[in-house]
Amino acid sequence: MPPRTIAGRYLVDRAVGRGGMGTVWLCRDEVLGRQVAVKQIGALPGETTFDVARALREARSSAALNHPHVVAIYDAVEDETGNWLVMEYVPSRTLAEIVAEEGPLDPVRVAGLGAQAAEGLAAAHARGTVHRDVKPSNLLITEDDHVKITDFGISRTHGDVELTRTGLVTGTPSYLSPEAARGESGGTASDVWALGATLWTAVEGVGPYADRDNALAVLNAIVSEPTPVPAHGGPLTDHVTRMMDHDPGARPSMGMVVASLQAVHRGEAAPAAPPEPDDAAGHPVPPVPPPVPPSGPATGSATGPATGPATDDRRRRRGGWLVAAAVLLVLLLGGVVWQVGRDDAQPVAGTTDPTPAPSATPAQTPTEEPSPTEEPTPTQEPETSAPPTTSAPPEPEPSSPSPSEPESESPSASTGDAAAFATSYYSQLPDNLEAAYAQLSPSYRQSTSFQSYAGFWRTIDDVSVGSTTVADDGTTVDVQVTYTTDGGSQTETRRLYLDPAGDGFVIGDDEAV
Ligand SMILES: Nc1ncnc2c1ncn2[C@@H]1O[C@H](COP(=O)(O)OP(=O)(O)OP(=O)(O)O)[C@@H](O)[C@H]1O
Repeated sequence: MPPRTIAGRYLVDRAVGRGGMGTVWLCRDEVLGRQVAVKQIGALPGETTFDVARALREARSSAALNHPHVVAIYDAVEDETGNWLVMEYVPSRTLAEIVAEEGPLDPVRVAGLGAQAAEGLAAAHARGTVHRDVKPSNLLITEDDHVKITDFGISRTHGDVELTRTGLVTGTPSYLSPEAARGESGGTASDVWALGATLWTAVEGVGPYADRDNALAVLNAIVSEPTPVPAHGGPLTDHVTRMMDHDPGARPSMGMVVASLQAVHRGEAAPAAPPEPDDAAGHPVPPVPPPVPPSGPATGSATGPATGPATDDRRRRRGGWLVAAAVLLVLLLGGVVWQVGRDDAQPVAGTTDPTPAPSATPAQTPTEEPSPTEEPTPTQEPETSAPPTTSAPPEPEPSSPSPSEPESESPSASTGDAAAFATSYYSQLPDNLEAAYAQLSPSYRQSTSFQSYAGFWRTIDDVSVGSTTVADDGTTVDVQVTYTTDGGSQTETRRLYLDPAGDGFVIGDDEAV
């Protein structure tokens, strides 16, 4: 029985598809008068506010991506029936559906489709976002073969490998990289593997491990067997095999994949280049993809600034929590592989602790809980322009920070007292959102709207600060933060990078450590 309206704003027209989380509805946004696709998230048994908040945060990470090959996230709303993700509606079939209907596809066509997906992923990688669930059913393909990649991160708890709160493992982890299946890190190179496996499926008509009859056998094969070579890959064969190299460092970056798949699509010899040097985390550093043509209204993010690919260190750090979240997943999967070694029976229940720590940063890419009638705007500022706890002068506009001058006055701390500043920042949360948000630097606020920031913190009932450690530079502070929700309490260490401002600080960036 379909809901008639969702969150009082999205009038349901019809179902457009069904996934692991349930039905995706085609709706009409009564405020903006456009079609949208709406799907429920966080409806799995045992999921807590943390799970939902994390899913929404990850959706936000793609919302900040305004890219022609990424499905835009417009909104994340809550009503009495649950949490809903509001997306750009893409009249399309998924690659999985196309392969099911048409059988194996021509490799040159697949190269064209893969190049588009790789462009979207490369843009995400350049800003520190890892998809983590690239697979044929997450590539939406229009009538004229335009590709849009969907489900950034949100399918981590509802995707191919389904990890429930009881530790039950279901589904088939066909597109998981060996390092992820082994319990090591799953960074950008894992997306390269997964896209390679997706292209493999497109040219063969079945997945690379489709002959295994259960999830644990697939995991075992991914980890311990040589990558299967596609028999019908034609000019794509070498590229797919390289993308599925067991050594993540030997795989091309997503930017390289774009270039080589485009070359195959054009019928040219692919550019031969070695993998880029590894970054500190041991993953190939993605080159910044070429500038993305501005997308039309249908692809624009209505809830986050369209920042485009960011290359500076801070932006990379802002995405670091995503990698940390991925590590939590792979640790869980490590438990699965451990089970394979001990017991071939499947599925396996109850041996892993699927409760992840809150690795996401409240102040990085928080969730959004706009009111149902609220029209999303790219950078909605709090109505209160000056924090109630401060007598600081007005801040400069976020859009015009001067790199040589303090970005804003500190609301509550003195220079040299970084620890006190950090403690005072968290002491305002989650109640005094405007004041806390004002303590982010203008550039930080430019990349994270108040709407998004508040959306996250409204999912938190209480925050307490444990130990604080200030580094020698006097502006880097590690803070032990405990978040409490109705789902319980979780603690993590956040590293705040402070910028001097006036006689105090603002938070220029932060990350989970
Ligand atoms: N933005 C969209 N526009 C149009 N149709 C969509 C959109 N998103 C999803 N769909 C349709 O809804 C179906 C289900 O999507 P959903 O993302 O829930 O599931 P999935 O990715 O197939 O599975 P899982 O949730 O297990 O990852 C898709 O197969 C697609 O046909």
